[in-house]
Amino acid sequence: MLRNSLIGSLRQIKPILCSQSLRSLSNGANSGLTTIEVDDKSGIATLSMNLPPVNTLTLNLMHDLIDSINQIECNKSRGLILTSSNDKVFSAGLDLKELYKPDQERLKEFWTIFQDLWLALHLCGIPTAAAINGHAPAAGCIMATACEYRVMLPDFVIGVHATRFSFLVSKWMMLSYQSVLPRRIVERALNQGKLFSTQEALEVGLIDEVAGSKKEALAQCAAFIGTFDKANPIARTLTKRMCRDSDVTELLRDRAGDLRACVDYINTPLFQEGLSAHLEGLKEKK
Ligand SMILES: CCCCC/C=C\C/C=C\CCC/C=C/C(=O)SCCNC(=O)CCNC(=O)[C@H](O)C(C)(C)COP(=O)(O)OP(=O)(O)OC[C@H]1O[C@@H](n2cnc3c(N)ncnc32)[C@H](O)[C@@H]1OP(=O)(O)O
Repeated sequence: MLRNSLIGSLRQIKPILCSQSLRSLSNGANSGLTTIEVDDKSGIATLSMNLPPVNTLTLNLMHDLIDSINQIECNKSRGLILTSSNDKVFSAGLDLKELYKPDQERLKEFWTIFQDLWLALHLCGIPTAAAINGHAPAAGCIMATACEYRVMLPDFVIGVHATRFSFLVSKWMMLSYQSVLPRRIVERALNQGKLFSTQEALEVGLIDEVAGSKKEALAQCAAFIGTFDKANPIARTLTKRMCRDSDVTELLRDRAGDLRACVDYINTPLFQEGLSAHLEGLKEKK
C-alpha cells in the first residue's frame, strides 16, 4: 500500500527523457549552467554547478539541475555526485534578487521549481553524494541534505541561517535538515540561524567526512556510492524512497498550500525588510 502510493506519487516527477540514449551525457537540453562528467570506469556521474560568481539558485540554474539529474538517472549511471566548479562556494542558496519585491507570477514559478529541484534530488533513484567544496548556506545546505552522503572541504560554512534575516523555512526544508540531524539540533540551529564550520558540521553529523581537496572529496563520494554494489538497484531505489516517504509526503500532499504560504510570507513587510537589510549587508561587505 505504502509502496504503491509511493510509486504512484513518484511517477509524477519521473524523468521524461528516459527513452534517450545518454551514455555521452551532454547538457544539450539546458543552458550550460551545469556540467556532467561520467567516469567511464566507475559509471559515476559528477554534476557540477557552474554559475559564477556563487552558484545562486536562479530559475535557469534550477532548471538545468533538474534536467541534469533526470539525464543522469535515465542513463543508469551508478551514482551522482553533486559539486561546484567554483572552489570557494558550493551554492549561495536561492537567488535573493528573485525574492525582493518580486513579480508575483515569476515568484510562483521560482518557488515551484525550487520544490521540483528538491524532489528530483531527494528522490533520485541512484545513490547520491555531495562533494561540498565551498560555502553551502541556506538552500545550498538543503540541496546537500537531500543527497545521501556529504563530504566537505575545511574552512567553509554550511547551515540554514534564515532567521538571521527574518526568513522562515518551509516544513519540507526543515524535514530535509532533520533527516540528517537530530531534531533538537535542527531546532536550535534553525532558531539561532547557525552556520556550522566544517569541523562543527562533522561533529554534529551534518556532514559525513572531511576531505583535504576536491579530488579527495570526489573519491570519498565515489567510495560511498561503491558501498551499494551488493544491493539490487531496484530494491535499493524502492527502499530509499520508502525511507524518505514521510519527508516528501509533506510536500507532495499539498504543494499548492506550500506555495501559497511561501508567497504570502515573502510578500510580508517583515520578510522584505529583512531581505533588504541582508542585501545591503552583502554589498557593504565589499
Ligand atoms: C508560515 C509559513 C511560512 C513558510 C515560509 C517559507 C518560506 C519563506 C521564503 C523563503 C525563504 C526560504 C529559505 C531561504 C533559502 C535561501 O537559500 S535564501 C539565500 C540565502 N543565502 C545567503 O544568504 C548567502 C548570501 N551570500 C553569502 O553569504 C556570500 O555571498 C557567500 C556565499 C559566503 C560567498 O561569499 P563571497 O565569495 O565573498 O562572494 P560575495 O559575497 O562577494 O558574493 C558575490 C556576488 O554574489 C551576490 N550574492 C551572493 N549570494 C547571493 C544570493 N543568495 N542571491 C543573490 N545574490 C547573491 C553578492 O551580492 C555579490 O554580488 P555583487 O558582486 O556585489 O553584485
